[in-house]
Amino acid sequence: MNENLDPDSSHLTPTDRDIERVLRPQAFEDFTGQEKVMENLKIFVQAAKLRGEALDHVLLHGPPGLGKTTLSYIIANEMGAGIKVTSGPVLDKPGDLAGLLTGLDTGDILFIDEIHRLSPLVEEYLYSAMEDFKIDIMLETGPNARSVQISLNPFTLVGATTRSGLLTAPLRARFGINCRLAYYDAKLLTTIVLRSSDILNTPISDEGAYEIARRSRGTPRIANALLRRTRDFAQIKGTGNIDPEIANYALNALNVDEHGLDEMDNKILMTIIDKFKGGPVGLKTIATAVGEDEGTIEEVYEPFLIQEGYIMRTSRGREVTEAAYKHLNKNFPGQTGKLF
Ligand SMILES: Nc1ncnc2c1ncn2[C@@H]1O[C@H](COP(=O)(O)OP(=O)(O)OP(=O)(O)O)[C@@H](O)[C@H]1O
Ligand SMILES: [Mg+2]
Repeated sequence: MNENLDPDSSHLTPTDRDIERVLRPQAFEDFTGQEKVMENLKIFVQAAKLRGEALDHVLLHGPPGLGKTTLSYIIANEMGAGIKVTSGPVLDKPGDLAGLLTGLDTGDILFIDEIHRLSPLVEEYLYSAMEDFKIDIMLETGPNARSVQISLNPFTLVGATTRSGLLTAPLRARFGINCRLAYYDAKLLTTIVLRSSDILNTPISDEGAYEIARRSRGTPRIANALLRRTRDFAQIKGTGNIDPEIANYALNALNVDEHGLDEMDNKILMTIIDKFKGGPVGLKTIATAVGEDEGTIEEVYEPFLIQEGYIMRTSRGREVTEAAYKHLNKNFPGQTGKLF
């Protein structure tokens, strides 16, 4: 995967990560888009504050880079609460979780990233904490082992996941607030690119921002990454100003095509067409053929390709659409070409 476009922040260099932090909105009013989700969240936060209660538990789900982590920090800020951050794979045993939970003050946020990766044991331990703000703690081991129940301060669990389908029903049911983040349209991303340019002190025209925005796979993290790389091109190859020409030059150099698809997107489409007659073909087979992890294809690439109408998910596997053939300048075989 192209490193600059990688929507998973764990692959970013330290400087990139610092910049990502600088660009991260801190309050509801800096957060662009996701209107429906935001409208509701604002009301729930206001109401909880009015009653002096902890906010109900919040589940945030959607593809990488759309603002889940950002939103959880914003929720803590807006609630005027503290936040503790951890992630599913890090919480090995119930004891790790107990330590975090007992350290929470009333109204604090516990943010668990990748919550679909909790071990079953830890997950079960979380149930009573979420529901009754109570946990059992084991005292001593061996024959003297006994457990005592202790009360927790009312807190808010914010869980984030790119794979909501992998959450168990009992866990999902314990979230009172369920927010699904969707891809951003080019107009919203233009606003985000302009805001980021402003913070980075980079001169940019509205048209230049739009060119980056419309080719960012609907993803703020990618828009910000492409902005930073375009800024490099503008400084070295241009006047320092980002206009549509230099943006186009930079994006082409970064292998982002006219429609914002990157190398892997195109490789997936090309493979389904060339090797599997357009499909249907199973996800695992596609993954092997393009040399990418199955989960990454399912949670990063496929959702965008489906949304943009290049791929269809059918009961027999993935199929490319006529739009994919057009995009790759290939003749669409049509119905007659596919007998089964
Ligand atoms: N609505 C938004 N407005 C402005 N900037 C945003 C918005 N959403 C995300 N960003 C920017 O995109 C970057 C990535 O967002 P964030 O880290 O919150 O994504 P995520 O959904 O947690 O991704 P992952 O699933 O990979 O953890 C942030 O640093 C932030 O600068
Ligand atoms: Mg995140």
